[in-house]
Amino acid sequence: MTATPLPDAPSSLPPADGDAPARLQLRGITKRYPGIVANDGIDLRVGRGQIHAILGENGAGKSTLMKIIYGAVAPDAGEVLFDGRPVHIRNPQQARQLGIAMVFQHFNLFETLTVAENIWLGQEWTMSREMLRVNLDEAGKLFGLDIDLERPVHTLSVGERQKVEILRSLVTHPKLLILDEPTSVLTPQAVQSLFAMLRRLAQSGCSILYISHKLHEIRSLCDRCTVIRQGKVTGVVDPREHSDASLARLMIGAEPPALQNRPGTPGELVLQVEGLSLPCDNLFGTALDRLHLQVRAGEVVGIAGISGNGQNELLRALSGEDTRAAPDAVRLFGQPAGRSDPRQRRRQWGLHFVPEERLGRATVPSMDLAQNLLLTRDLAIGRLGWLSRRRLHAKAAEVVQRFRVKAAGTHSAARSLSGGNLQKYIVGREMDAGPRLLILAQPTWGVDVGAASQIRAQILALREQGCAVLVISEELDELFEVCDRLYVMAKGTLSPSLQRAEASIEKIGLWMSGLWEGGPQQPTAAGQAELATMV
Ligand SMILES: Nc1ncnc2c1ncn2[C@@H]1O[C@H](COP(=O)(O)OP(=O)(O)OP(=O)(O)O)[C@@H](O)[C@H]1O
Repeated sequence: MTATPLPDAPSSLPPADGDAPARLQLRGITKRYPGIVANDGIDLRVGRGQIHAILGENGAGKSTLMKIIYGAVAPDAGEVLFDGRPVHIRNPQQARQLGIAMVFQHFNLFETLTVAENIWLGQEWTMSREMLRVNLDEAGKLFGLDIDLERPVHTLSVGERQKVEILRSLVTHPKLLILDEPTSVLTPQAVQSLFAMLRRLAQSGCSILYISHKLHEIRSLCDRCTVIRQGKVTGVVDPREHSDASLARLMIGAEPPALQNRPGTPGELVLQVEGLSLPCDNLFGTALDRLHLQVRAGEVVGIAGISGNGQNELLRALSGEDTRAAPDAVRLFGQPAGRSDPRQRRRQWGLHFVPEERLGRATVPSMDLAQNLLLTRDLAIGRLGWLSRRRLHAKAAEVVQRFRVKAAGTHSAARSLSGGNLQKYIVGREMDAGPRLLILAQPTWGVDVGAASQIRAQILALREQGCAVLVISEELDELFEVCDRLYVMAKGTLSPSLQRAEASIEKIGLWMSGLWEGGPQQPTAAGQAELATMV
């Protein structure tokens, strides 16, 4: 369908399931936080077996609405009906008793416990651990969510943790499953098996509320879509009948600007990784095996690959969180840096870093936005060690404004920000520091289409200013959009580098399985043909 201007008022699509009582109906849901109306009189109807998308820009109020349905947040006003009956869902336990399960955007897992123990702790009923294990094995296999139940959670990649969260809700056989951006860190193949599983689940009568910023996913999976902007419903549409442009207009009031990526001229060698090998420092990590990597000034280099193939270990060695590397294995501006800590790398060579975990690693959740600046910036600390709060808040306010972060103020705790807004703040904090080398892991994870295009434009602007940028991402489209060169990571090794013009989705897809010449996996003729049809 061509993009036509859409009215601001909600459209009135008839319910897909006729007069049958809806699985879930919301009337006039309102929730206020200091300085912000997160939900402003929201109406929503989800039919039985319907896969219903909730779409909206960062901070639009989607997660708040889902938390209200799940009983984790109490609304200030409004009514909730479940299977036609009015209900007051006071807490998540009550929601689960009704048959509502939720997979949150931020993981709720105990780091030191195993996968099985984490899932066990989330269950209400008295089921033996052995039974739970059998159920989990079955659910994991049925839905393609294979994962070792004995692994401690702290050893899992973000993608693997997300699988645990999904598995945990599936074993409860829910009537309504809420998924808040479940595919942000899943591979394309894992997304396809998740969708197949969700379709099967919907056919069995389970309704699904699906939050995502990925418009093509919503179009391929969902039969209804409610769009929210600034806490209000702006439309209820059939997403299959809408273009990206028309959905983006409903969501952010405009289409995101197209990126201008002109090839640059790379300058001096900024980061050089030479034969970096590191053994695992935990039982389930990935050992790094003779990595070679170069990033020059004025160049954006990407690392594609399925998370859990050594990206985390490489990032830790590059950022200085892991200083076990030989000094010469990581060189910054030609100098040995393998044993330097993050502070040294930041001060001496201008290395800034955006990790993929927003809460806990990139920010301290309970600290406010201004205080969180101090984690990587010492601009507000005077010569005698005094801290200027005024300067700190002024700088935080500048980042908030420049990167259009939606927050009540610089005194807001990091954890009170919506996921996408916190990501914009973290990326903004590091970009604003004037880095000479910026390393970003999953830079647009959970970020809406408008903000994602803003972050990518800022990456290109940094490159124009001569900054060397390394982007680690599972989103191939993103890498193709911003990178000059690409590597692929598989099984702790790195592929040779490819100019963007030489890279195709098919080739990168094969390389993601380690299938490059001399890579960790050598293709058989039959295997290569099969893989080629998968990508
Ligand atoms: N506990 C809280 N305290 C204060 N403000 C909050 C709290 N939770 C949410 N908010 C605010 O309410 C607004 C809506 O947040 P919400 O997380 O619902 O947005 P969202 O649409 O899910 O965004 P995203 O796509 O970025 O996840 C935001 O401005 C957020 O800062």
